Formats: sequence, structure tokens, C-alpha cells
Amino acid sequence: MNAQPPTAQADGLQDVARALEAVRARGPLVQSITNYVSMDIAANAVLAVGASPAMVHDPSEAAEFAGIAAALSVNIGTPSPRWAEGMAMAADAAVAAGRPWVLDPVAVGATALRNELSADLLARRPSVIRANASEVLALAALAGAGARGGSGKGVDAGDAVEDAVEAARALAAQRGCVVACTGKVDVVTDGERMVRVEGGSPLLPRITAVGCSLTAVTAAFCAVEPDPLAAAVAACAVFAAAGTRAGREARGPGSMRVAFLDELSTLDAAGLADGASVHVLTGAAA
Ligand SMILES: Nc1ncnc2c1ncn2[C@@H]1O[C@H](COP(=O)(O)OP(=O)(O)OP(=O)(O)O)[C@@H](O)[C@H]1O
Ligand SMILES: Cc1ncsc1CCO
Ligand SMILES: [Mg+2]
Repeated sequence: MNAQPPTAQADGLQDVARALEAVRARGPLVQSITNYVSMDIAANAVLAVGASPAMVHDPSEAAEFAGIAAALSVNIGTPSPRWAEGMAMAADAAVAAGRPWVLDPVAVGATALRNELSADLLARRPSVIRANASEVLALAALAGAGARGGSGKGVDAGDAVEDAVEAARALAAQRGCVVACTGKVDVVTDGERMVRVEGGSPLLPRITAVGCSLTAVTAAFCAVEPDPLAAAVAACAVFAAAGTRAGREARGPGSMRVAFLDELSTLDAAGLADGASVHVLTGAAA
């Protein structure tokens, strides 16, 4: 392990600002297979950062669409056997086309269907896994990456990110992917490098599907940034900054949801520096 002191925050945030500019300049087409709860906010978050969302899940078209999308996001939040078929076909088509895809294993650990589906999708080589701490612990245990399992309450986390950092690192190393473990702080790792992103607001987990939206936005960043660790850090930092800034004005979850989408759409380098910080814990960021 290549231990280094935390780098200057500004360096990491400059990379984030460049990645955000690239998303806005290129407007990548992002396919999302996501749960019924999240469809609206996830599509709006992808639009707000400057990409084009398309919610395409049915097995009759999911693989065909993955061939034209720049990146794919797969969220298992409201699963069924038919949706699972579409997820597997789309993931395989994305990999065959050399496109990145991001997995969100919602409430893995809660039911046999979610465990089987998550294990199946994990074998299809996601570029990034974006999950809360309880989901990271559960998925790592399922994958035999040495964790104790999670204490989630359905789709909500019951564990702190700090307690899932080693599971995230082990899972990423075992699978050769990036794990973005989110919560009060976010930790992003590829098994060697580890980056912590700070910011956000306690109002964020009081709005449903903000994590699902972050998963879809992570796919948008993966479409323009070839390093999936840098892409996941950028998505987390953009959410952290927009969350911090929206949280200052919001009166509760309702106005927060609106303010958060507005902040996402207007965020610039100054807003990033105002609302988020990026700390490289181990390994080179670039
Ligand atoms: N207490 C908090 N303070 C600041 N930011 C937070 C807090 N909790 C979550 N966040 C932020 O909210 C976003 C969603 O992360 P979270 O871990 O809550 O996802 P999740 O549990 O998968 O959510 P969902 O399943 O409802 O979509 C991330 O950007 C994360 O940093
Ligand atoms: C509330 C809820 N139930 C299934 S998915 C979802 C969205 C947050 O994960
Ligand atoms: Mg979630």
C-alpha cells in the first residue's frame, strides 16, 4: 500500500470540475435500469449534470439499447425475475461493447432474490459498485471478501461508512472494480487507492432515491472519464457540493429535493470548492 498524506483539496476538486465540464460538453447517453421509486429523481439528476438519461429495462430491448448508450446504470431496488433478465442482458451487452456499467445493490442482504441477483450481477464485471455502508458489508460477505454482513434497515443503511471501509477495499480488490461507499462521508476505492469525499447534508438521506440518483450520475461520469475511480469520486463530490449548498436554504426534504436539483444544474468550480472536499487517503489520485 502506497501511504501518502492527504493531498491539497484543490487538486482533487480541479479534476472533479474538469470531469463535470466534460459531462456537460459531451452530454453522454446514460441507460438506467432502476427502481420505480427512483425513476423520476434519477433521470432529473442525470439531466441536471448535463447528460441524457434513458430508463430502458425490458429484456426485449435492454441489451440492444446498451449497445448505443455511453454507459449503463443497474439498480436492483424493486426487482422481479423479468427485470433481472433485462439487467443481466444489458450488463453483458455493455461489457461486450466496451462500455462502463455501475451496480447499485439496493438492500442486498435483505432477501434471497436480492442476494442471488447481486451475486449474478457482480459476476458480470461492473466498473463501479455504488452502495451505502450496509450494502457494501452485505455484498462483501456474499462475495467472500471477508466482511461480517450488514445491518441495513431495508433500503436504508444501518452501518457507518467507517465500519465498511475495509469491506469496500477487499471487495474492490477481489473483483477488480471500484467501490463507492456512501453516507455521511463517502469513501471510494479500487482496492489500492482510497479517496474520501466530504460534504452533503443530513437532509439528503431524508429524500428517497438520492443514492439511486448518484448511481446513475456515476454512470454519466464513467462515460467521459476513463478512470472509474476518478469518475466515482467526481460524482460523489458533485453530490456533496450540491447537497451542502442546497441544505443551507432548504426548509425540509421537499424544498431540499428541488434545491438539490437546482444546485446540481448550476454547480461550477467555485461551488465545488464551497461545498465539497476530496482527500486522497492512499495511492495516487491520477
Ligand atoms: N448524513 C449525511 N450527511 C451528508 N450527506 C449524506 C448523509 N447521508 C447520505 N449522504 C449523501 O447522500 C447521497 C446518497 O447516499 P446514501 O448512502 O444515503 O445512499 P442510499 O442509502 O443508497 O440511498 P437511496 O437508497 O435512498 O437512494 C450521497 O451523496 C451521500 O454522500
Ligand atoms: C424506498 C425504496 N424501496 C425500494 S427501492 C427504494 C428507493 C431507495 O433505495
Ligand atoms: Mg440505495
